[in-house]
Amino acid sequence: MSEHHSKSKRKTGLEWRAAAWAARHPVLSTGVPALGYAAATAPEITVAAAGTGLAAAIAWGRAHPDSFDSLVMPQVRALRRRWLSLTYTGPAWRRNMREAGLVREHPSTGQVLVPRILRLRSYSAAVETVWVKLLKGQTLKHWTDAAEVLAACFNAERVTVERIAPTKLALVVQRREPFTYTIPAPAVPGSVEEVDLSAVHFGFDEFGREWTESVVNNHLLVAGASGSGKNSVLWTPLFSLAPMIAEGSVRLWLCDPKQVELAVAEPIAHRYASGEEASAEVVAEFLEDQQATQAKLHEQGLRKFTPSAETPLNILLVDELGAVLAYASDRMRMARNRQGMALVGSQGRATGHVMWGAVQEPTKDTVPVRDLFTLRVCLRVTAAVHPEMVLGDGARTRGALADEIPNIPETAGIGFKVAERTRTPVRVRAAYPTDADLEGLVKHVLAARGAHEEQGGSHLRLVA
Ligand SMILES: Nc1ncnc2c1ncn2[C@@H]1O[C@H](COP(=O)(O)OP(=O)(O)OP(=O)(O)O)[C@@H](O)[C@H]1O
Repeated sequence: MSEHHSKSKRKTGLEWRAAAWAARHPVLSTGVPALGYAAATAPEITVAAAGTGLAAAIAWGRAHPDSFDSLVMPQVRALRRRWLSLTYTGPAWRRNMREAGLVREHPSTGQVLVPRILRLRSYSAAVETVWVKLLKGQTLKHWTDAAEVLAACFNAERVTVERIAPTKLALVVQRREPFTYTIPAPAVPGSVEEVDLSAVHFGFDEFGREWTESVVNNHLLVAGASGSGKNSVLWTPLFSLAPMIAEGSVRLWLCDPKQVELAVAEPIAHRYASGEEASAEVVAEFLEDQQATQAKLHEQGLRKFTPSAETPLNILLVDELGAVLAYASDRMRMARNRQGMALVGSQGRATGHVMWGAVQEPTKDTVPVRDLFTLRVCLRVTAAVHPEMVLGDGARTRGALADEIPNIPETAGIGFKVAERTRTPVRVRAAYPTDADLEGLVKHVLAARGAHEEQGGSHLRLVA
């Protein structure tokens, strides 16, 4: 009660609000008048200085397009969006906030309170990030619930909401498709020393950052409708691993129940299975290998393995999980596969046994071991429930609109993953290895393996 009485019903004066605004935007509030003053008192000098600045910017842009695009363009785009667009400039922002139901009335003065923009960055012409200060009493949920309306108000394709501090959040506003080009397969590293298992290249994210993942500590699940580009997510990391595949410190166990997709990699695989029956055998063998390694590590008193030719990193790559876990005719065999993969999923990482699998229909019936996959990617899917199934509860509400990716060849390899720390969906695109790239990879590994064996052989002969 007393608090209510002590508050005045009158609003803060306009001049004080203007002063507060000027303090929050020092560059604009001092820069614009200064420029006006300069232009009025010494127009020639101002024009000359502006001309020199512009010429310097053009020269920079032409001489070093890369640094210009990464350092200058985000600022220029952000300035344009913030002060010239119809989304974030004062009245437009207030109207958008009102339409999304994100304004509040001050309890005593009745003044309409509008959440403030703290910062805006535009990493590419397709995506911008807007930091916003929450109003008192607002939670992340108010904003995630409003995400769809916000996208409509901003005239954007998608808005993702991410909490960055207790009272601050970031809106990722995707205006159009950030990936308008195919990402080429990565180069094969020159030596084993250049391979970093904790940061293997998969492609790029919507902010133009490299998309890398650890392959030692993760079981990888890729979900996507037919033709969504699942294979590119499974193939791309193999390029970065090539020197270790050649050396034998990474071993591929390939299951190709559909008998088409993986055949090209057979020559470099440690085990290769074509068809359901053979796939089941490989799953069983993989589990045996895992258990043998467990026993060996136990004997040596080790709790954790480090990948080497003696204790390699083993990757069980299953081209269509549905075919080994759910759709096959032999129920006993499927039950064994399910049990085997559950044991790999729950215990494999400690011994260097990880599984990578692709699936079209990510339901629990198709992939009962779904939750054991620690790294999940959701490409274009056919149902709005799929993104949640793959990426976790609430992923779609937070912006993983994988079911809205258009079903056209140009979107293949595009999808979402969630950031580990914040669980926020990030749009990513996998690189696309062509058939020729894959043949090149296989040839490269075989040649390097040949060279290894020759060296190993001569070394043995020397020792003898
Ligand atoms: N990462 C990518 N970037 C660009 N284009 C891609 C990418 N991945 C695949 N494509 C294109 O999309 C087509 C379909 O891909 P693909 O058949 O591998 O999809 P999938 O989901 O792996 O297949 P499946 O139909 O076997 O489930 C490819 O022929 C290729 O032209």
